This record gives sequence, structure tokens and C-alpha cells, in this order.
Amino acid sequence: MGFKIAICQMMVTEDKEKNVEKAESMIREAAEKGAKVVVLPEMFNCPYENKYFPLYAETYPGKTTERLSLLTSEMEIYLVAGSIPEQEGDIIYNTSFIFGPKGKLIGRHRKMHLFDIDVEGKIRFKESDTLGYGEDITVVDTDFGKMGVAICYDMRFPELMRLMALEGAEVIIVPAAFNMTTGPAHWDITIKARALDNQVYFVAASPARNMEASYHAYGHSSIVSPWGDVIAQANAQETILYGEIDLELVKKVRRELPLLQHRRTTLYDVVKK
Ligand SMILES: O=C(O)CCC(=O)C(=O)O
Repeated sequence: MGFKIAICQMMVTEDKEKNVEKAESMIREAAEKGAKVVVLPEMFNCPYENKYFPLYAETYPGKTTERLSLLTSEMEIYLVAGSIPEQEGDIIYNTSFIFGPKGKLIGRHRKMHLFDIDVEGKIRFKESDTLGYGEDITVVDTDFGKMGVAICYDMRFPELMRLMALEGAEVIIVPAAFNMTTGPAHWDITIKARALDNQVYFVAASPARNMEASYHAYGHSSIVSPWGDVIAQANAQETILYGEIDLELVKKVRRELPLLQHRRTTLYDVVKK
């Protein structure tokens, strides 16, 4: 079994309404071209900057999620709706809402690992100044099997990705927004490593690079196979990236090179608490 997946590598601006409209038009186009699963990037309705998160935050259900849920049911697709700042009580989360083909919410991932880094002379970012920590691992059930969803910095944690694979994920989808320092250095290799570690399709969605924003996203949205082949990769511009996901290939690679079975779990293990 297989399906077409699409990543909407959209340009995110300071205009929230325009961002949501852009997301809607790209989702519509991707669905019309046959994509059954459509993915948006991290913080697709809000510039990636701490000062904006509280200003753009919405509770669930809210305007952005309502609109996307309606569109998802109209187009009869699965939508991994990138992420948006989600307000619950006093806390704002970096949250990915996942909708099924009837527009129903089938999953919600709140970013578990917050991006607090200080690379001297290059980039300093402290998400935990404004955002709260998600506590749950997210694996959703779809007509195309189980899919794991995580957000950006989460993909650097092999234990989380492994737990998703152990929960049955054959595809891992990560809305993300790497930058011009860590992107060129780590983006491709991390995506390939996580695809190979777990023998999954790894789908990483970035926004397009906006040189007018304070944070310059790396772009390069990518779809990598369980064998480590790059099925599709964007450059930095706005585009819709398509790829065919062949779930038989996941089974074949896992049968031929049974990594997950060869783990020495009597000696070590990765466990969910
Ligand atoms: O891990 C990285 O280098 C980038 C992470 C990031 O930008 C994020 O988590 O939003």
C-alpha cells in the first residue's frame, strides 16, 4: 500500500490571516494533485520569534484549527497542520494539530524538547522563555498505518523517534524550521539518520526562507525513505514538495535488515515512562 504525501513549504509572514490563507491554498492544490497526507511547517501562522508567540496564540478549538479542520474534511485528506502557538490556561505550547479526512482531530503533538541554544556568534534562541513543554509522544492511526509526529528540535532525540517506531510508526512526520547555522550543518544528516535508525519514511517540513524575518529558515523540506534515499527535497523557496510513500518498502527493509529485532534488549532498552 502506498500514498502520495505533500509538504507545503510556505512563506510565513507577519500577517496571520495571509499565512492561514496561504496554507489553505497550498493544501487545496496538494489535495487536487492527489496528495492524501499534507504537511505544513512549524509555526506556519506566526513568525518564528518568541515575541510573537503570545500575540498569535490561539486556544483549541480556535480560528486557525477550525478553518483547517473544515478544509481537511472538504478535501478528504489527512493534515499534519504544522504547528501554531496554542494557549491553554497560562501556558503556550508549540503544537501540531493532526486532522483526519472527516475533519476530526486525530492527534495533537505539543513540542516536547524546547529549542534553547546558544551557538556563539551565530544563533541564540530560548523557546522556554515563552513556551511550555509537551509531555506526550504522538503516534496517530490512519488508513495508511501508524505515523509519528514530532516538532523540529524533537527530531534530534533518537530515543523519542525510536519509541515512535516501537509503537508501530512506519512514517515519521516533523514540522520544523531549522536555521542558517544548524540547517546546513545538521538538517540532512539528522533526517537520514533518523530514517535509517528506525527504518521509516522521514518527512520534514520547513517554511520557505523569508529574508525579511528575523529568523531565516533553512528550507530544504525533505522526504527520505527507510533505505536512506532522498525521495524529494526542496530548496529555500516557496513550493509544494511531493513524494510517494511505499509502505511495502518499510516492510521489505525491516525484513532484509532486521535492525529493530536485533536490539539487545536484555542489555539495554529505551522505555517510555
Ligand atoms: O535543532 C535545530 O537545530 C533547530 C531547531 C529549531 O529551530 C526548532 O526546534 O524550532
